[in-house]
Amino acid sequence: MEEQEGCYKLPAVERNALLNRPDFCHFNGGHAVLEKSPNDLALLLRTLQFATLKHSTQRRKDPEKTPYINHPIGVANILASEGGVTDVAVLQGALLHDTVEDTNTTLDEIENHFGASVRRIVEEVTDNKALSYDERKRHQIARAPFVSYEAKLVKLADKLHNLRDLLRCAPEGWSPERVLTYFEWAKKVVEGLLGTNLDLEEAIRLVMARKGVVLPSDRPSLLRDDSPL
Ligand SMILES: Nc1nc2c(ncn2[C@@H]2O[C@H](COP(=O)(O)OP(=O)(O)O)[C@@H](OP(=O)(O)OP(=O)(O)O)[C@H]2O)c(=O)[nH]1
Repeated sequence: MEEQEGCYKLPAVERNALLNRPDFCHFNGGHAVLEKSPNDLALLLRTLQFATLKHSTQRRKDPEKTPYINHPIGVANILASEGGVTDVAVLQGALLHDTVEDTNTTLDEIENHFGASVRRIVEEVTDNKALSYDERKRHQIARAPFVSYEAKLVKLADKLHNLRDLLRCAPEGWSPERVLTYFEWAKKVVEGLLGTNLDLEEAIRLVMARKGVVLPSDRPSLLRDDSPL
């Protein structure tokens, strides 16, 4: 696919195929401009509305008490804008990722509204609130390497958004030591996610470096002294 003046000029064969899919593209000066299916966009907006209603009474912990929905929107935006993610189910998973953990939403409700794939992503990124704080934090580290690729993407973007938020403005009552403890814990979770999306991982690496936390460039367990370069 050759790129020209910000849009893609498709080979004739692909252009002809797309002519039968007017929902996916329109032609502008001979160039095919690819768009998401209107169905995908409607689905994303419906998901955003669902998440907004579910989080409507919640605020973030920052001193300004910003609306909670800013976080799921931020996570989805990171995936699309920085991670190059176009899988609608992953973007839906990002928008919904805290609904079951932090609101009265059930996984069955997610499945009824948005299907089994989105349910699975949300389930994989939901902490078990029945566990103690320390158990939950340990469980996230232990589980990270074993969740699906889609859930790993959401977890990477979730951590990136929270870490950036912490640099911007710590939650009320958080000491610098607590902020650093969160960075060090997040590093252990992210180590289990490495190799999923290099752009997101590099962005996390840069944010962590601001606090002197060094994220390795590959999973430490895969780096062995005797492994060839
Ligand atoms: N940085 C930041 N975090 C805030 C803010 N408001 C709410 N949070 C949420 O607080 C959580 C981190 O705080 P902790 O004390 O470590 O954890 P806890 O809320 O789960 O008990 C994150 O939950 P989470 O999304 O479930 O993620 P995770 O930390 O469990 O991965 C984050 O989204 C804020 O203003 N800034």
